[in-house]
Amino acid sequence: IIYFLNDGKGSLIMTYVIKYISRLLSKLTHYDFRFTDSYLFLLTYVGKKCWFYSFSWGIYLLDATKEGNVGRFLNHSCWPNLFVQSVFVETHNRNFPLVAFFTNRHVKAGTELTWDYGYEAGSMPETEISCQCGVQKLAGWEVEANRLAVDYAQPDTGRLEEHSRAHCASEL
Ligand SMILES: C[S@@+](CC[C@H](N)C(=O)[O-])C[C@H]1O[C@@H](n2cnc3c(N)ncnc32)[C@H](O)[C@@H]1O
Repeated sequence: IIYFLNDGKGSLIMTYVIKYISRLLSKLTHYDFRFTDSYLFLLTYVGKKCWFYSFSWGIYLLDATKEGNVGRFLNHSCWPNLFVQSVFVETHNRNFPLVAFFTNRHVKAGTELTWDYGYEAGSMPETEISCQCGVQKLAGWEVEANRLAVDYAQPDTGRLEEHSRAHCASEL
């Protein structure tokens, strides 16, 4: 576990877990990792923000179900204060990164750390879990929130909506 005491934007907060498992999922043609109610993290590179996979090759997952560090308890938020970055230390094989979480803005002490699972509610009825993060997702608001780099201790949907309406009118 790597913790940086400086809580400014861009600080490395933690790596997820260091146990790799390899699963051959060739018998499955589709698999949805978004809300499996578990602690799996996909390592195999399959493209940007693609959470519903079609494949016939082996993939690599981090499985933090039974062991892992506190990173496995990070919840999803539609307005997260962390982003995930693959870090390559011992190998440059894209299947085996260290999964590191960095802050995307200044985070006040006591604020829950969250990241974006990439979940789209309703897209997989049989695994649907309604998001409880409390942030109302508006078109363009993420872009605007990042651009403004506003320091919200907690998501303030009223202000986000206001900013979205003022600055992202064409996107709404
Ligand atoms: C990696 S675990 C996160 C830690 C988990 N909350 C715990 O207490 O152990 C992922 C699971 O947490 C729940 N979860 C995380 N973020 C959520 C959110 N925004 N809304 C609803 N459930 C969420 C889902 O059940 C999900 O499968």
